[in-house]
Amino acid sequence: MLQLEGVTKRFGRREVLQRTDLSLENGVIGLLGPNGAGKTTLLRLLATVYEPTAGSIRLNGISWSGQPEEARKRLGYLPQHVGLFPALSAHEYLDYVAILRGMASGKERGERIRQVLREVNLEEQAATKIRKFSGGMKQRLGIAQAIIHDPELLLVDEPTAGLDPEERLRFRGLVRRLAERRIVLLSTHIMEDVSMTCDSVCMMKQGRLQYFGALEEVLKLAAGKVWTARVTADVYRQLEGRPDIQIIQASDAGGLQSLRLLAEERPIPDAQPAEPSLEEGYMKWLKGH
Ligand SMILES: Nc1ncnc2c1ncn2[C@@H]1O[C@H](COP(=O)(O)OP(=O)(O)OP(=O)(O)O)[C@@H](O)[C@H]1O
Repeated sequence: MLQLEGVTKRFGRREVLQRTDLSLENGVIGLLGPNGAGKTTLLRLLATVYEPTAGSIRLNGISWSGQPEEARKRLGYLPQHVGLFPALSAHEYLDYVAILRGMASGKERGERIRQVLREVNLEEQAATKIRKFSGGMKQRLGIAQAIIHDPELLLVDEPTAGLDPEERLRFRGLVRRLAERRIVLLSTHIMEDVSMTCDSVCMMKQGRLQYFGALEEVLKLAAGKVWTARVTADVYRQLEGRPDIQIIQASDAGGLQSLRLLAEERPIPDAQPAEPSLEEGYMKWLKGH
């Protein structure tokens, strides 16, 4: 179990992460929040890149501040921009990472690299130079370097940005498999990543972790507040101007606008209630706090 108690990060006078308490168990946990909310800061604290200004981080009895070397053995990190070496092959790069990780035996490294490449589905590209890799292949190699030492905690920062739909699906499958026996914390802006892979979510805003719960609970935040309606262009304009309404989707439907919107009360008499999506639960939370 990963436990954060009172974790705070300040840069100068600015509190970028306010007192955070959190306990996480194995599974994929989504980390959501608008730009600048503090998600990367939280991941960097967990990755021991930053030291907390106050508070403690522990994973299965290991203290991040007391035993940073032990902590690093237990965590893997795929940052937003990972520095891969284009001139190396996937195998050569992972061999280099494994040596840095302290794996002295060449035989042991070779076996582990083959295993990890199989896990991320790059077995056949072992000898291919990284410069020839697609964006999705690079991200999977990024995961391979993060799990080479079989960590208990995997931190992943916006991994699917820029991937095509097929690679995105493949990446999600990989993350789910990896979470069967470890904690995976996945920061993303892509709601579909969350709904397809996560068991629970942490939602952050302005340096505060304001929400932690199961996906179903996020949906409930918008229950009874999602509406659909078909309206004329005039009514659409009026609705757009109303502060109590948030238009989630609008599409042209035979001269009318087909709308999906968030509102506490039925916004117009013809509006029909609809089942909320995860994105709508998130939008409701974002507006309401
Ligand atoms: N080293 C630093 N020194 C000063 N301020 C920083 C530093 N790192 C981050 N910040 C500030 O902390 C806030 C949170 O940044 P952070 O990168 O953690 O947000 P984020 O939620 O990951 O955003 P995004 O979704 O855009 O990646 C931002 O306002 C940022 O400007």
